[in-house]
Amino acid sequence: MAGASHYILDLPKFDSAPRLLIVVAPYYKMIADNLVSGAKAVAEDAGAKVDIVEVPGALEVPTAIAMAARMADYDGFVALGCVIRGETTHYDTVCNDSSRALTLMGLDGICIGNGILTVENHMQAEVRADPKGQNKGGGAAAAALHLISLSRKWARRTKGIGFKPSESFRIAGETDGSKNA
Ligand SMILES: Nc1c(NC[C@H](O)[C@H](O)[C@H](O)CO)[nH]c(=O)[nH]c1=O
Ligand SMILES: CC(=O)[C@@H](O)COP(=O)(O)O
Repeated sequence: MAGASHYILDLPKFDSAPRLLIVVAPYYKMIADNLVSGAKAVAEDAGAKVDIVEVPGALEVPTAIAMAARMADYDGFVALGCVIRGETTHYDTVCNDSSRALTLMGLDGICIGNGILTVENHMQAEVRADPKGQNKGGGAAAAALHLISLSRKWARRTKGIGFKPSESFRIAGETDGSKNA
């Protein structure tokens, strides 16, 4: 990947095309467009099918992913956006709450690559969003693809039982059939 200064894993190979949803917050449109370009290029290199939806800001990205994880049929998700520090502490809220929510969903087994930039100024964002630069969008797509590959690897070992979402992700009223449900 152009511009990378760290070790990058080779993209996983898939027997069947993974279905990826890119959720992008175009709060800074040019930055978001570059992140999406980088993510799409990596996804297509891996043979993934890609859908894209937009939300207003980074705080809405995890919510959209949580909804899609329960209501749609994607193998993984790419979170894209850009948060630039302003005058108040709102920057900390947007950064911390969006990243924490994505991490918690990841710990619940949802395959998510986080490409939400958290930067001090627009220049820092430009360098990181540039597909020919640090290509953080491509990196986020690659992360999601690696997690999908692991999920499929271990699902095969559990004879297709796959991942059972935790209680927090069970739709209201749905039971798992246990007596205590
Ligand atoms: N300041 C930035 C925001 N702020 C908006 C929030 O993400 C959210 O949409 C709003 O609080 C309504 O819930 N969003 C970004 O993506 N980037 C920013 O720099
Ligand atoms: C990251 C933000 O929420 C920030 O852009 C908002 O700017 P401000 O802190 O000046 O209100």
